[in-house]
Amino acid sequence: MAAISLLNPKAEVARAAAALAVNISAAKGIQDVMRTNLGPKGTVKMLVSGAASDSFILIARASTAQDDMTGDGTTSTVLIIGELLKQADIYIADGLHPRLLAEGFDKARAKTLEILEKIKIPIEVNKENLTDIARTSLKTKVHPNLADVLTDICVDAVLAIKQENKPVDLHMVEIMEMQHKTDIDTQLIKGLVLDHGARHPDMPKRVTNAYILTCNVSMEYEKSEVNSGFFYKTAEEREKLVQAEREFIDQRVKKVIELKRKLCNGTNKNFVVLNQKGIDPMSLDMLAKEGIIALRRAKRRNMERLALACGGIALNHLDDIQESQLGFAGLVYEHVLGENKYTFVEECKVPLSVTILIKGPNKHTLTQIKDAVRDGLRAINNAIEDKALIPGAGAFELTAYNELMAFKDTVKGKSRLGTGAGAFELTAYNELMAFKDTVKGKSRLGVAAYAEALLVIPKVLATNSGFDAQDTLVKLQEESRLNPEPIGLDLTSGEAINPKEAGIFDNYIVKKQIINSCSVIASNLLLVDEIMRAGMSSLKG
Ligand SMILES: Nc1ncnc2c1ncn2[C@@H]1O[C@H](COP(=O)(O)OP(=O)(O)OP(=O)(O)O)[C@@H](O)[C@H]1O
Ligand SMILES: [Mg+2]
Repeated sequence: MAAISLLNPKAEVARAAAALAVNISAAKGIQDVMRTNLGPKGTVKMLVSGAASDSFILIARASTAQDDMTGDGTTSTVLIIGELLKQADIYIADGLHPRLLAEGFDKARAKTLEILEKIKIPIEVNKENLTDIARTSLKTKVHPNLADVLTDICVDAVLAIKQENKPVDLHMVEIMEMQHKTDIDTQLIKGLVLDHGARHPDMPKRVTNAYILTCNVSMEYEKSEVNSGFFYKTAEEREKLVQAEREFIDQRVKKVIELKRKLCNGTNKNFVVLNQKGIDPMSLDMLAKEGIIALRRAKRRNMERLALACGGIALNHLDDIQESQLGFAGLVYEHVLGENKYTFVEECKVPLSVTILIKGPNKHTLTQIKDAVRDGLRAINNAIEDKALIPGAGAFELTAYNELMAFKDTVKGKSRLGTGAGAFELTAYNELMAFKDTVKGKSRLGVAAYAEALLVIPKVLATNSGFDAQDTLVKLQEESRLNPEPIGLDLTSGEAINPKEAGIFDNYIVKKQIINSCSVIASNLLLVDEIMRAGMSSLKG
């Protein structure tokens, strides 16, 4: 009698084998949905939970956690969990207890992490290494020639903001969308793009060699004091007060103009004011007459980024302002798109804050590129933090299977089958592959198919690229036996390649997270021996 039914006789209970069957079929189902998503030739899918089964949610959550923690590897997570449960299904049908399988999974996990440490390639943080990892990640998200454009943009962006011995703050890479032209017009601005423009028709639209004054000082007429009656008795008094207010504001603007004249007049230098507070029409007029570009109501976040991009400091008052407090930009210009005005602040000397301006013909493209750019930036940052890369194209998975297979024979007792579930079939695989050649006719593929389920990553990469998984895997296995270096799959030719030479890499932290989460989730699903879903409450009156 299930414990729950003591509490709620109407609860539905699926026991033991039925519970396991529910979990395994859910894992298979989600794997089938996601398998065509893998690799540069994969499609794009979105996981929504909806009224899904608990195991589906558990797997989807593992995939989401993967994305939150590393920004990559979500599809591989789903595929490997599905594969682990598929293999488990076969052994449990033969009477093996799930507990032993789970123990084997855990041993395989620990061993695979050791293999990961061994296979990782330490790297210098330089443009070439970061380009490889960014390209590999981006090519799985967008079409190849856009991936190449985005790769350079992402690498240059991170290298621009990276400061010696400080972690990279990806927030200093602003991503702005502009629904305009085509996706390959996306560009990196080594500076800022503000989504508004100068508010006076006579202000210049484009200046070079510009001093940048960023401030948070009101240059507009504060009406509040004047309208409150207790300050003045007669119209003359009111007039005097208005004058005084105006004078006060004018003084502020004059300080800016004096500094501009001192620094720029007689030179090829210009002056730009970016104010977080307001600038009233009379102040704008005074600034326009001096050929100053002035923007008002700039976003607070942009004030910080302007200081990082152009140098200088954001000022809260204009008393004795001087050159050392100003930033500098080689080029400032206004760009009008439809009814939107943008101000570009470019050619900054040491831009510690940059902007990736995403262009595209429609909202969907813009969103897709934005997601891809975020993934690319994360992949680059992971590589910088890991100071290492993992050979990609399924090479890690192939190497792990070969090493796990050898490791399996050292594991005592039946739990080794569990070890094998990650790679036991590889022993079977190789033995069966040898055996297969002695079996004639179509049945030999049936034998190989049983074994090939092991190598889900290279296998799905092959199928997504239109190659026959069996033939491909046989080739890869042969190569990996003959070659000391990890061997991966060339998705164009279907042949074996050395991913290191091909520049196809994965992030170390991504693979590490996949190894840990897949074995835990698969074991949890295996060890579920009761699924209880509360029925209608019998307690209802
Ligand atoms: N050019 C390539 N040739 C061969 N394999 C590749 C290539 N580019 C990427 N891969 C492989 O594809 C796999 C990653 O594919 P993909 O990025 O679609 O899935 P994921 O990272 O698991 O999930 P997601 O990126 O959707 O979070 C990695 O194993 C990687 O080595
Ligand atoms: Mg990926």
